Formats: sequence, structure tokens, C-alpha cells
Amino acid sequence: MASPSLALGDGPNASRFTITDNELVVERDADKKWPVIRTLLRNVLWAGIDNGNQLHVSLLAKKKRTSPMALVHVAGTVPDPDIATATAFTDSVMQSAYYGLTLRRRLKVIINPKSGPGKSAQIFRKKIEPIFRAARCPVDITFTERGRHAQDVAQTLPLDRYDAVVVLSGDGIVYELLNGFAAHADPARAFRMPIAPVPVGSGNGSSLNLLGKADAKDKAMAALNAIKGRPMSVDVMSVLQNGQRTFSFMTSCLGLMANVDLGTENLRFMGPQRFFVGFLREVIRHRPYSYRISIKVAETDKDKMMQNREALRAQAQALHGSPISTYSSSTLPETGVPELKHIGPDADRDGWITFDKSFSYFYAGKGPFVSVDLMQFPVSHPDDGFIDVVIAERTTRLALLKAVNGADRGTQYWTPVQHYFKAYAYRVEPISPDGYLSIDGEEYPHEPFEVEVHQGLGTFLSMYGHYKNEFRRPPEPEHK
Ligand SMILES: Nc1ncnc2c1ncn2[C@@H]1O[C@H](COP(=O)(O)OP(=O)(O)OP(=O)(O)O)[C@@H](O)[C@H]1O
Repeated sequence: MASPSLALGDGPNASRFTITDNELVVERDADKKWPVIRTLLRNVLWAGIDNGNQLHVSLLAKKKRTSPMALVHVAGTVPDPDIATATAFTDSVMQSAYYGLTLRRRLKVIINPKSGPGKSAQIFRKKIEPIFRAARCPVDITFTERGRHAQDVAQTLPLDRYDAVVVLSGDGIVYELLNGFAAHADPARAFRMPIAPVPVGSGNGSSLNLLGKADAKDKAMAALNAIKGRPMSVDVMSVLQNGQRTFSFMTSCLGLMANVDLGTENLRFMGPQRFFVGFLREVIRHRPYSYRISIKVAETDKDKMMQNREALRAQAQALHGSPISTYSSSTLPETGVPELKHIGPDADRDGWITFDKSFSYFYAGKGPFVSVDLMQFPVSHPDDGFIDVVIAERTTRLALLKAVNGADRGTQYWTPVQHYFKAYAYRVEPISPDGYLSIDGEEYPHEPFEVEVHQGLGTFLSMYGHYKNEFRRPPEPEHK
């Protein structure tokens, strides 16, 4: 039985390692700035003895609760008589740190050097690569040289060569990857290749939903997810427009929110502030938007959706900790991309409802957060097999402004002006001639389109097994 603690060296340069319940504690008296490091065992990247007697422990830890994860290496020479004990100790650390996981994941890394402020190559070299090296993961890097480059890489990706694809980008490259997988010679297998995004773009919704708001910008947490996250099935949607089929993993939006997203390109110099300025501009304009929306509805009761979310999360959490991989939908084909059932020429006609009142905005998709300030789909679950669809009825300017308060916690969900559906599919026909259609942040032609969800088609890496968002029922007065 391995000892739960290990002492290395003596005198002022001594280090002591102790395994507690689920933590590793490292005490280093000589380090006046950080004498006691306490971190979860899941944050240990490596522990082992190299060259016969050199002990190496690499871990990620937070100095303070609110600081980002830092990479720490502790090393020392183990005296000959202690080598067996030290080996047993590091084996025990590694077993807990990688429970149910593959060591040294082989990572395909795709870096968009033009993402966001254009610092992704620098971020990789300084923050991400040292973590992958510490975890002894072999990496194979591609820098994207043009639009659709990542899509081409995904389309021809040798699936046996990698355990995961890490993307240093915004959501645009994740979108390209999924569309590349769809065009792969073996799409069913390609879609099972796990994706781990590292947020360096201007829109990083996928990282936000996987890592949660508190860690959404922490590059080290995203790197840890690439090494330690477990494959999590996610629903992917087919978008059909003008006979062309593309794949979407996040959101489609129309009306006010699409104008905020795509109608503010001229304000890019403002950085993320542009979205707030765009929102104010839209509130002042207060335009009605007219579309004919048809939805193949699965659920409309907000209370039931909330209960289902809680049940699915509890189930996902229980499964995710186990060494066995998560859910894989039996409705998916073994080969090829899923056939369309609800949209396209052979679409079914049962169970559809239509909505043709003008509205303020239409938002549909997967993943609770569409930005840090807006939890638009608080009851979204990665592989429940539903698209969350919101139609926000037109309301007063004041009500629009008031809804900003609490939008990051999803409180608008409970308001009667937010019509919320769990859907299998939907169709949209624009009535107003002009407007924007944003799908996963990409601009699509403002023309009729249809969307259908495929349960569990895609795969992301996750530390949690569900989207990382806190959502609670507000106190009664707000509930009405
Ligand atoms: N080397 C390159 N030069 C120019 N564009 C590129 C290059 N590599 C990738 N792209 C394109 O950059 C786009 C944006 O990528 P990404 O999502 O990483 O960044 P972003 O900053 O979040 O996005 P956006 O600019 O859309 O806000 C993608 O659509 C991709 O096709």
C-alpha cells in the first residue's frame, strides 16, 4: 500500500507531499511566496521518477481562489533507500490523477493566429505548450493560414493518430472543424473525435459553456480540459438553406440580437463593448421583426424543462466520474452523417406549431451562455436531443433595458415575453426583406432556412459532463 505522504530532502529545502481525500498538498518551506500548494489531484499533470532517482511533480494550482491556474514544477533527488517508497507514492498520485483516463493524450493542435487580438501563437508558446509538455502529451500543430483551412484539416484528419483536437481560436474554428468532420471519409467516427477549445478569439461561447464563467478565460483550465476532460456527447444541428446542408453547434439568431452580433462589424475597434453599444442602438430603434417560424415542439412547460435539466445533470455527473465514456446515442448511424427526418424534402408534418407574430428577437441553439452577459438558454443540456428555441415577444424599451439585469443568470427565462421551446427542428421564412441571420456567429443569407438536431452527434471534452452554468429559480416575485 502506497504511503499517503512523501518527504523529500531535509533542512530548509525540504519538500513534503501529502495526498488527502482528493487533493495533493505540497509544502516547501524554502518558498516564501507559496510555501503550501494545495490542489485537486485532477490538477496533477505528472508525478514520477526519471533517470533512476529524479522526482518530478508537475501540477496546476491557484495561489488564491480567484487567481488563474499556474503551472508548478517540483523536483528533487530521491536518496537510494527511498526510491521504492517514492515510486509507490508517485504511482498512487498518477492513478488518482488520471483515473479512467489515457496518459499522454496525442493532441492535434489547431491555432488560428488571426483569432481575436491575434495573440494565439504567443499564448500557445507561453501558457499552453508548457502544460502539454508537463503532461508529456505529444502535440502536432497546424497554424491556420486562411479561412476554411481548419475545415480542410478536419476533413482529412487521420483519426487513429490523435486522441483529441485542441483549438486555439474563437468559435469560428470549432464550426469549421465540425463541418470538416461532416465531409470526412468516415464522418461518424470523425464526429467522435473530441474537441477541446482554448479561448483566444473574440467569441468563445464554446469555452464559456464547457469551463463555466469563472474559468472561461483561464487558458490553463482549457489546457487541463484537453488533457483531463472526458469525452462528452453534444447535439449538433443540420442547417438547410437553398439546398445546402451545413452543421451548427451553437446558435442561430434573428432580429435584435442578430443585429447586435452582425450589425456591429463597423464598431469592431471597440472590442467587446461593441455589443453593448449595438444593443443600446437596437433598443432605441425598437424595430419589430417579422418572420414565419414553424417549430417541431417537444416541450413548452418551463417548469418541466427545469426539472428535466436537473435530472439530466445529476445523471451526467454520476456517469462522468466513471472510467467508462459517456452517452452515445443509438439513433446515430454507424457510418455517414445522420439522415434528415424533420426538414428537407421528406420532412414530417406532425407536431409542428407556427408563430407569425412580429417579435423582438429569435434565438435558437445549444449551450446556456451566448456571451458572458447573456445566459439565453439556461436549461440547455449537451445531449438531450433538443434545440432550445426562444422567441422574445416585443415589449417596451424599458422592459428590454431592465431585462439586462439578471440576463447573465438567465432570469429572463421566467418572463412571459420569452416563449421557450424544446424542439426537434424548426423552419424560418423571413417576411421583412432585410435583416441578418447569424448561425454560430457566421453570417448566412437572410433567406428561408431549416434546422434539425442530431442527438449526441458531436464530442467535446469536459471536466463536468454537462454545461457549466448555475441556474436557479428566482424568488417568487421575479418568477411571475
Ligand atoms: N490565417 C488566417 N487568416 C485569416 N483568417 C483566418 C485565418 N485562419 C483562420 N481564419 C478565419 O478566421 C475566422 C475567425 O476565427 P475565430 O473564430 O478563431 O476567431 P474570432 O476572433 O473569435 O472570430 P471573429 O473574427 O469571427 O470574431 C474563421 O472563420 C477562420 O476561417
